[in-house]
Amino acid sequence: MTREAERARARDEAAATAASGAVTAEAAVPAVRVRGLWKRFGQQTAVAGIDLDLPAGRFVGLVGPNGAGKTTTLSMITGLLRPDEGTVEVAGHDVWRDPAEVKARIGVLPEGLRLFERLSGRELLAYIGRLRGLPGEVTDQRATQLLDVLGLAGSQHKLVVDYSTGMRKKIGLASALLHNPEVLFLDEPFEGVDPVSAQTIREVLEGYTASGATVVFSSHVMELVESLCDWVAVMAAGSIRADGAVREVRGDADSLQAAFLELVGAQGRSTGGSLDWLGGAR
Ligand SMILES: Nc1ncnc2c1ncn2[C@@H]1O[C@H](COP(=O)(O)OP(=O)(O)OP(=O)(O)O)[C@@H](O)[C@H]1O
Repeated sequence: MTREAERARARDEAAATAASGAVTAEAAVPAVRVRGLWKRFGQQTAVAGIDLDLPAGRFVGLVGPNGAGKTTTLSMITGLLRPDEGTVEVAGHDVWRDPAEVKARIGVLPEGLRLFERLSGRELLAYIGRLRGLPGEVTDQRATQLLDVLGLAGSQHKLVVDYSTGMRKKIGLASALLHNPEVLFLDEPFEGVDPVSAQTIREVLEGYTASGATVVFSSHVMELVESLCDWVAVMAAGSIRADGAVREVRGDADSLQAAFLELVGAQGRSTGGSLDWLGGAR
């Protein structure tokens, strides 16, 4: 059975089970299950014993102020950074005991992505396809479609070293999507991307989650998270302050941004007049 057919069947089963009232769709195997996750760098606690369940088939936003621990958390969830303590499961597989199973099911666009600079965009995708064990013709066909949809067809023979920031993000996204992963993790996917490309990426990701896949992405842009995500986890100082459906986390607040400021304790923070020299008489 193809991955798409498996997803469709899983979605239908979850819907049927939910309809029968036995368990809710959320009770199915979560896309990500984190328990007691800790990471310290010397005296600095980056992630302070978090528990988190992210349901499958959702568009999930991980938000938090600078230094909240988002990148550290995503790195531990995707097997790029070993936790000090705790467990992570992706689609029911333990990331550290069963890394091959997990890596076959996930796509990752990490922060500060390192690419093979001396390959062209097209060659990079061909290489990733081989690493992922895809048949050559499947890689070719998917690469052509991804390059086209992401507006990189005209630059496919250019070396990656000559790509702009946004183009690098897009070829990184194409690399992460090539093997049609079950769960896609993106660290700040829209940073440095122009509005037209951002809209394209958005449409690609919306179509992908509509097929039953899960996207987990970190962002500082609350309007984006509110408009794109149906599930959100708010981090601050290494802890999860709230998580759940966006409307639940927003609660009675006017916007997710307002709820976020309340949750991270930044409501009403001002410069306290300490920058009164700025823009004043010279
Ligand atoms: N390799 C490292 N060595 C030392 N400290 C680190 C390291 N990586 C992260 N930290 C610290 O851990 C904390 C969490 O960092 P992290 O990058 O996970 O935050 P973030 O939420 O992704 O921030 P931002 O939104 O600014 O990218 C910060 O205080 C950071 O300085």
